[in-house]
This record gives sequence, C-alpha cells and structure tokens, in this order.
Amino acid sequence: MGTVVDAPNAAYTTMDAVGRLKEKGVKVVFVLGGPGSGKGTQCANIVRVFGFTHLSAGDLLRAEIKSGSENGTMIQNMIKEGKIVPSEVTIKLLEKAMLENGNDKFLIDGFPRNEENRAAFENVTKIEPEFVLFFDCPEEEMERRLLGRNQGRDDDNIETIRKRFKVFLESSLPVVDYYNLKGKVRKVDAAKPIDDVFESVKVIFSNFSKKGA
Ligand SMILES: Nc1ncnc2c1ncn2[C@@H]1O[C@H](COP(=O)(O)OP(=O)(O)O)[C@@H](O)[C@H]1O
Ligand SMILES: Nc1ccn([C@@H]2O[C@H](COP(=O)(O)OP(=O)(O)O)[C@@H](O)[C@H]2O)c(=O)n1
Ligand SMILES: [Mg+2]
Repeated sequence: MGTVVDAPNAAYTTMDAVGRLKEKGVKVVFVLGGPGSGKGTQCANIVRVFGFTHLSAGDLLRAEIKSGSENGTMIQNMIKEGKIVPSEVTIKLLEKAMLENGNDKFLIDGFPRNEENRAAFENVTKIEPEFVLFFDCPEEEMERRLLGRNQGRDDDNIETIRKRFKVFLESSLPVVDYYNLKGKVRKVDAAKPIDDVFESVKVIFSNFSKKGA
C-alpha cells in the first residue's frame, strides 16, 4: 500500500495507484447518455475500429455483485432502485481495471453519472477526459430499447426504468452540461439506426486520432 493521497474524496486510493496510472499515460474518453441510448453497443464498435478498451461502470458493478463481494448486496439494491452507487466503490473498480489492462486508451461507459462521481474521479485519479461522447436519444426510444434488451437485467423493468430516467435527468445531465461548458462534449444523435450512429462516432474518433492522440 502506498501513501494516502492528500486530496478531498481521495482517502480511498493510494499514491501508488495514481502514480501508476500517470506512468502509463492513460487516456480516457467518457461515454455518456441515458439508459438504452446505445453506449454499450457503440463502445463495442469503437473498440473494434479504434483499439480502445471498454470499461462499463455498470458491468463492473454487476461483476462485483456476482463475485460475492461484501458490497454486493448494497450494489444490487441500488441498481434495482436505479440509484447511483457511492463513487468510492465504482472508482476503485475502474482504477483496478485500468491498472490490470495493458492498454493506455479507455472508454469509460456510464461514468461519471453524477457530480459526486465526476469530482471524486478527478480528485482521486487526476485524470481529465480527452473528451465526452454523449448519446442524445429521446426517452420513448430508450424505453423501447430497454424493454427489448433481454439481457435478464434486474433493472430493465418499467418501474426501475422510470427511476433511471429521473436520475439521468436530475443527476447525469448536469455532468454533461459541466463538460459542455469546458468544450469537451461531442454530441451524437443516437436515435438513428446502429450503423448510422457509428458513422457519426467514427468521424469524432478519426479526428481525435489524427491529432496524434
Ligand atoms: N441505434 C440503435 N437503434 C436500435 N436499437 C439499438 C441502437 N443502439 C442500441 N440498440 C439496442 O438497444 C438496447 C440498449 O443498447 P445498449 O448499447 O445496451 O445501451 P446502453 O448501454 O446505453 O444502455 C440493446 O438491446 C441494443 O441492441
Ligand atoms: N457510474 C455508475 C454507473 C452505473 N451505476 C449503476 O448501474 C446501473 C446500470 O448502469 P449501466 O450503465 O449498466 O446501465 P445502462 O445505461 O447501460 O442501461 C445504474 O442504473 C446504476 O444503478 C452506478 O451506480 N454508477
Ligand atoms: Mg450499457
């Protein structure tokens, strides 16, 4: 264990982890958008064409439940209610995944989902995203997609979906606004068919790659 970092919200990481991430020169793109907007689907395409590693915060939390971790029951209850798990838990999982992977380019999907997620990640990891890919999609379309997703998820039922939409509007959109003010948001019309959405996504990532990043 290294020295605890002297920064707000940082008591749960170590200087070792921050130093190792810095040493790796890790580059991060946040992928945001409402539930069902197509984040996971498009991340798989980006991985294939642009060589990023995809880290879905939701997938990491679901894996943590399955692993029988001491936080498992708490995480499971929060997901069932559409609530956002405390940053400490999610950031630890993201940090571990980034350190265990040999790649230096990560798509962080579904994070940061609220102001606490955003500020804590910045304070703890000292990583600023290269940009934020934002999938803009009407609620009716997202609802249709979630109800047809069929992945056996506890939270893809109409009652939880409504709660997730409310959390998205109240807590997650302000994070998009925050990055928009910094000129970091790349917005995509996500209501179109999968291939059309990826055409727009490709333009954004091609421009990013050209800049030598
Ligand atoms: N552009 C699209 N048009 C129609 N269906 C889509 C589109 N993108 C994704 N889907 C489908 O919608 C569901 C939700 O997509 P997913 O990528 O899991 O979204 P998110 O990760 O944002 O919740 C999946 O069943 C997926 O196959
Ligand atoms: N940063 C995050 C991301 C997800 N989650 C939880 O995980 C659930 C599912 O997230 P997800 O990203 O897999 O969901 P989708 O937007 O892909 O449908 C969320 O509704 C939250 O309960 C969280 O607490 N914090
Ligand atoms: Mg997803």
